[in-house]
Amino acid sequence: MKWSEICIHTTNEAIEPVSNILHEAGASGVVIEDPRDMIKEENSFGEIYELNPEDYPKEGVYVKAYLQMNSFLGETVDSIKQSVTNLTLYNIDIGRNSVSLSEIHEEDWATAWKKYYKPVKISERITIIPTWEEYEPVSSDELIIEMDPGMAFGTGTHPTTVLSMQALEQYLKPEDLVLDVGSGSGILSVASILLGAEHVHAFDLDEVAVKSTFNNAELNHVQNQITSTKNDLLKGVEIQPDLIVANILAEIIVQFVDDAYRLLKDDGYFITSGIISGKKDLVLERLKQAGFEIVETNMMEDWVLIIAKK
Ligand SMILES: C[S@@+](CC[C@H](N)C(=O)[O-])C[C@H]1O[C@@H](n2cnc3c(N)ncnc32)[C@H](O)[C@@H]1O
Repeated sequence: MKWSEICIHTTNEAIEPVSNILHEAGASGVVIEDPRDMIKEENSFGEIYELNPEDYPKEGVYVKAYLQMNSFLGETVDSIKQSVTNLTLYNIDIGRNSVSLSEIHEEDWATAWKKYYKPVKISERITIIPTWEEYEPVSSDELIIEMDPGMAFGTGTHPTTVLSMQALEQYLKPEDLVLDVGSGSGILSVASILLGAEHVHAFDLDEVAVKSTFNNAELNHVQNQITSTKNDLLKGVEIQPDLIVANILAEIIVQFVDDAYRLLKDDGYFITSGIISGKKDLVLERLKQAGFEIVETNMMEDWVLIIAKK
């Protein structure tokens, strides 16, 4: 999984609303580059260093964030641009409003994003903490997921992942057998086990994701309950689960709705996320056609999650 840096050239006045828009779009952290900060600074080792003037605009500020380069990126960037432009409706001066995207190289990545990935409470019970952070649980029934997503999708902050975890919290029953289709970092697999599932079979087409799911299962001491395998959707799978969760794009979900229906036990749930709002009806129709009953749909920003029952 590659990462992309989005840089928005805007005004001081717009820093906060633009940062909010980036957070809501799933960015784990936002960096502000304001030329007024360009004085000599002292780092934690007491060394004085000078910030590079080339990193700063002559007027206004750069607001930067990191976004995962996945199949959602185009839609995410379009929706960020639209939301920033809409700030003018509230009489906020957005200045030049130029938006640029650049790829982050793997070697710069580890240091760049570790600075901005912080513990985040995702749902009623689940909090995700990056593996390098110290964290004290706030309550005794809080479930902590330690994550080192590496280059795989799934820091837990993307709206589609948040919606999926909230649905798992609501619909997963103790001792369920779960299939996680498109497991990425394995975050939904780990969440399923912590929520009481007996075993999760995680599948992904990308080798990096298969490894990342395995590593994160180990990190959370649930490796005996998660099997991570390279597989194209549910092709060739013959396991009969109580619940299937899949956070992939609408166009991909519709390809394996029939397999999901055939494999699920009676009354089993199919939780599908990663559906951009314009494609909601496409997935709903396909699910109904396969025989599913639609139990609930939830939305966060432009993303939709559907819970269907066999
Ligand atoms: C949006 S990510 C979701 C990751 C994680 N489950 C989450 O919710 O954060 C979608 C994942 O689906 C995987 N994927 C895409 N097409 C696939 C396919 N045909 N079969 C299996 N996995 C696939 C991608 O490699 C990616 O890791």
